[in-house]
Amino acid sequence: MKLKIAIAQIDIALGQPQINQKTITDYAKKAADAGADVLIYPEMWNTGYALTALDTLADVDGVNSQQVLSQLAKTYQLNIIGGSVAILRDGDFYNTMYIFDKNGQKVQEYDKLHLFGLMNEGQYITSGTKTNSFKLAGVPSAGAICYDIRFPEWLRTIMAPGPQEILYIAAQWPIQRINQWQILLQARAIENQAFVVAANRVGYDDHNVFGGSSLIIDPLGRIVQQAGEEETLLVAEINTNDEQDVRGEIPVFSDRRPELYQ
Ligand SMILES: NC(=O)CCC(=O)C(=O)O
Repeated sequence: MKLKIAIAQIDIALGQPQINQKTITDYAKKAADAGADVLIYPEMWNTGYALTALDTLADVDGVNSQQVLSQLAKTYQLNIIGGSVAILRDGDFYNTMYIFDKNGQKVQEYDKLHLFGLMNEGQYITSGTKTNSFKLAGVPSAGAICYDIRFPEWLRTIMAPGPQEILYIAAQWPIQRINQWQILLQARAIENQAFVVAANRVGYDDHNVFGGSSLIIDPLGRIVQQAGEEETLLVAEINTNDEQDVRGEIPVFSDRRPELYQ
């Protein structure tokens, strides 16, 4: 299946959800104008890493973010991977990804599993407990958030059963490790024989400069499109039939020996 994928590589105003909501709205319009089928945003687009202010900033039960994403999906007829947002649920904060189809129906929600100590995430955010695979635009897919990409053993558990054809990643990845970002994403594409679509932010907060370099990678690990360090809408068409050829040649999923991997 051919799909036009768009990545909103945006700057995020620290602790200013209303400004950020306007930004994601502008990018939904741009993606629709570009004829995209799927649009993905970066991690924590509502607040940035304003972790010490989550008491006042986190979206209660994600109600507002879900309304906005659902409305954008419907208005612009886009399947949306809603990056992630900081939410408050039952007294705890989560870093949560919402996914909506182009009719505005929620397909999935996922709380980030692996919390990033170097950015103090574990002090404020509660880790999720569920996995994240789903069907979007007719394609079996999976999603992860930023630091999650360093855990191939977990990603395998969501990529193998499908096997999923696209892995979507939402991130706030600092510039000083951007070489690792690219290599890790290419490795995830090769080992899972899947497209990887990864949205990073640009700009900076009080502690980090973010490196952009959002990527669309094919199942052989080749870069289809890569953004620079500026705000941009990155767009590329992919053909999910490409996976079949790669999987036909090197059948890693049927060659696995999971009974020996514990
Ligand atoms: N927001 C994050 O999870 C950042 C992860 C990161 O920078 C890394 O090197 O891993």
